[in-house]
Order: sequence, then structure tokens, then C-alpha cells
Amino acid sequence: MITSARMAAVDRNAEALGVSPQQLMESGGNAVAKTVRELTDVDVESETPPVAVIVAGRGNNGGDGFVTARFLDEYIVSVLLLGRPETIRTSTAKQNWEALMKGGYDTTVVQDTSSIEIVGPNGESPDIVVDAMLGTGVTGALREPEATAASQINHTDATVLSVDVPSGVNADTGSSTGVAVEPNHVVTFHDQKPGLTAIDAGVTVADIGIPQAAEQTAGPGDLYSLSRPTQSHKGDFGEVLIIGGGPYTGAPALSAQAALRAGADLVRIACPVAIADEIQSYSESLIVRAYPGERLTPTALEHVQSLAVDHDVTVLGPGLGDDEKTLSVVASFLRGHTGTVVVDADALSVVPTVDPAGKIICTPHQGELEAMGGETADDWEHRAKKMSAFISELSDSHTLLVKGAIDIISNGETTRINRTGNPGMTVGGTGDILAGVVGALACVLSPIQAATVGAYANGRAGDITVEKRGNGLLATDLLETIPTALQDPKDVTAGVSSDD
Ligand SMILES: NC(=O)C1=CN([C@@H]2O[C@H](COP(=O)(O)OP(=O)(O)OC[C@H]3O[C@@H](n4cnc5c(N)ncnc54)[C@H](O)[C@@H]3O)[C@@H](O)[C@H]2O)[C@@H](O)CC1
Ligand SMILES: [K+]
Repeated sequence: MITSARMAAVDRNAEALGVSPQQLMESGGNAVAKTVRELTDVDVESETPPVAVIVAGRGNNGGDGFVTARFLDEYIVSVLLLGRPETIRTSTAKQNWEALMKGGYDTTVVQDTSSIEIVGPNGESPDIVVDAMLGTGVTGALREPEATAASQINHTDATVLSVDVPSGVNADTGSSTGVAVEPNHVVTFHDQKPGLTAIDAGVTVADIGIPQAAEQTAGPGDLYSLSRPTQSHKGDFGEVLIIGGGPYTGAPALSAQAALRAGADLVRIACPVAIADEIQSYSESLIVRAYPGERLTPTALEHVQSLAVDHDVTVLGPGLGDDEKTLSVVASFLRGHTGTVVVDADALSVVPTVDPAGKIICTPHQGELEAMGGETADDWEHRAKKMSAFISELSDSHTLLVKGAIDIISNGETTRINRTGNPGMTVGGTGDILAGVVGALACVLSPIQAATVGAYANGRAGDITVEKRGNGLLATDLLETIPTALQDPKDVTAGVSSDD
């Protein structure tokens, strides 16, 4: 089963993999025509072919309807467009409308509700009506002329076949506000929709040629999960605490700046006072909350715990070092803190020894995974299997992002892979940046989605940098390109700013 939001993301990922919306629409319309034939008996001996009326809206659902018409040569076909052709919303649908015009198909443009008639080209009553008014793009109750068209469709004697979703029905919930099409059958694309399980109609799930990688491999569609309007207000994105530093100072500063670049509203660093000034000196954007001493020791546990409860996500590990006392604080922290924690670097070794109170996202490279007790393998499919097995030994609170030429992200149930990034990114500091990015994203996304989008954006930030400047990448270069890497490449080319 797939939700509308996830379906839109998968469609976009398919496009990024080279399968265009036009190709998907062609397969969709073809699949609908196939079901039309299954639902109607075509009597080849008869002199009068069956009549199909396609009622199309101005979105891509309508586009599927236009394509369907071209696959029904043995029928008498009539296409009703609800609204003016100039207002067809997408270029993909528009192109298919124009193909109907040029091909001399019977079309009627409905301008007002009184002119709606669900009939064939010569006033014949239809054998089948194809409902291609609205699909996953519906919001709220059907407006006019769709509402009147839906009532008329429901009153015909014809078999009614809905494309993707019955028009007016919410694909995620199955509910509708006001009138909706009540079909005999639905051809839905790619995967079953949660809302279709509740309705009283036959459902055919049609494979429209979306590559499996569009679901599994992180792509620009995954960035859609970040574009909810509520996140455009300051304060909505979240606050991140970085617990790091001691023997090292650069790592926590990089993580903190990366979290800011990935959209966190506020980022604070909890570090030993001995290095607080040095960390502060890296950037005026950093807020430092120091505790006494030179390293994280048990005396600082309460300090970091009370800070962490005031933040949405904690990033634990960058530059902490592997002192025994430090690692004991890491263990106590993970046992007690109920929020989401991104664990990186030396802190990772502690993870298998504790039963955490909150959700944990670990970001090891393969060596660190092995040190944790996990196994690796040469090809990613085997690595992914071994990772799932390892996670099930830990608990269902753990999400792992194992870095490599291909990153693998898994929570034991869902496994995603990421192919962005380049060999230049093995330079020091890129891991600290990834941890910060994932920390910021985990304020607003589920752990698996935060880790997936984080890996994708981090790798892409590296790809953009290398494309611009060639090799010789520094971790700090990534900070500049993270905001661009979190935008759909199509929008970047079109000059759409991240505020749009
Ligand atoms: N995205 C893709 O790659 C594919 C999408 N496909 C089809 O595209 C559909 C989604 O397309 P769209 O996103 O264009 O959306 P829809 O075609 O479902 O409809 C969106 C349009 O309907 C209007 N609308 C929304 N709510 C309304 C209401 N209550 N009353 C009247 N009008 C309303 C909107 O203004 C918008 O123009 C899917 O259901 C599927 O049929 C297929 O072509 C296969 C591939
Ligand atoms: K529909």
C-alpha cells in the first residue's frame, strides 16, 4: 500500500531515473484500456461497437483518460473535458489532449454544468464510462462541474471504471466530502492505495513501469517530505543539541553548522569549558553551553541531560573521544533520554551495550559497524540483509545509516539506499556534517526518512561541490552546498528559491 504523498515522491524519483511522466501516463492509459476491454464484451460480429465515454479532468488523471481513448480503437469513444483546454494543468496531460485533437477523436469541452451529457458521439448511451476526473490530486469536496458530472456518472446504467481513484475519494482515507463517483471497478497505478480498501468496487493494481529503484533509492522525490507548508515558519523546524568535543573541536562545530544549513532553527553545542572559546571562534552562528572540565565525564551528565530535554533532537558523539569515562556518560545518556538521538563516531561503540529510552539513529561507516558487532559484505544487497539482521538484534528503536560508496539506511523493516556522493568525500569531517544534517532533519521527519534524506543531501552537497570546483573538497565546502542539495534539482535549474 502506498499513500498519495509517497506515490508523488516515487513518481518524481522515477523521473530522476529517466522514466518520464509521459511514459508513466502512457502505461497508465494503456492499463485502463485493457480493463475497459475486460469489463465490456466486444461482439466482433456486431455492426455496432460498444460505446465508451471518458470523462476527464484537467490534471494528470484526465491525462490518463486522454491516453485511454487512443487505446480503444474497437470502441466508439467520446471524451468529455471538464473545463477549457487552455486550463489543462500539466504539460504531460496537455500533450495527450493535443494528440486527441490532431488524431480527430470525438471530444466535447464542457463549459458549464448544464451542458454535461454522458453520451457517445451520436447521443448513444454508453456501455462503459471511464471516470478520469480526479485522482490523487483531489482536495476537499468536488467542485463544479465535477460534482454534477459525478452525479450523472452515478446515474448511468453503464459500467463505471475509475482511473487510479474514484473521483472525489481521498486515496489515503477512502473518505469523501459530498458527492463522489461510485464505480464498479478501479484501475489503480503501481500499488494499492489505503483508501481503496474501504470502497465497494473491484480494484486492479496496474504496473505502469515504475522502476523498483524509484522506491528504494533515495532521490529528489524524497525531498518532498520536507516541503510541508507548516515548516516554512521559524520555530517549526526544530532545535538540535550537539553533545561533542573534548579531544577534538572541529567535529562538533561542523555538525552544528551542518544542522543549521539543513534548516534547524537553533543549534546549541554542549562541550567542555576548556574548548568552548575555540569552538565559538569557528563561527558566530554557534551557541555554546559549556560544562566544567576538558572532557565529557559523569559530573556533566545532568548538564547534558537537562539541555537535551529542551531540544527536539540530540547529536551525540562528534569529537567526544573514546575515554572510558566519556563512554560511560554516553551509555547513561542513551539509557535515560527519551528523545531522538543521532549517534556518531566514538559514541557508536556504546550502542550495542545499552537499551535506549528513545529513538536512535546511528551513522557508522563500515568499520564502525563491524566494531559495533555488525557484519558487512561486498555487494550492497548482502550488506543490507546483514544490516537488517543486526538491527533486529538491537531493537526496533534503532535506525542505521551505514556509509559507503552506496549508503544503506535501514530500521530493520524498511531498507533504502543512497547513491549520491563521490570518492572525494572520504576527507575528514564529512561524517560530522552528515550527523548534523540528519539531526536537523530528524526534527521534522521519521528516523528512516531523516537518515535517507540526510544521506542523499550530504552526498549531493559533495557532488555539487566537486562539479563546481573539481577535486580537493574540504568538509567546510559542503556546508555551503547543503541548502542547494536539499532542493529538487529541477527547482534549482528553474531558479526556484528554497523559500517558494
Ligand atoms: N504523477 C505521475 O507520474 C503519474 C500520475 N498519474 C495520474 O495523475 C494523477 C494525479 O494527478 P494530479 O496531481 O494532476 O491530480 P488530479 O488529476 O487528481 O487533479 C488535480 C486537479 O484537480 C483540481 N482539483 C483538486 N481538488 C478538486 C475538487 N475538489 N474539485 C474539483 N477540482 C479539484 C486541482 O485544481 C488540479 O488541477 C494520479 O491520480 C494518476 O491518475 C498517472 O498519469 C501515472 C503517473
Ligand atoms: K478518477
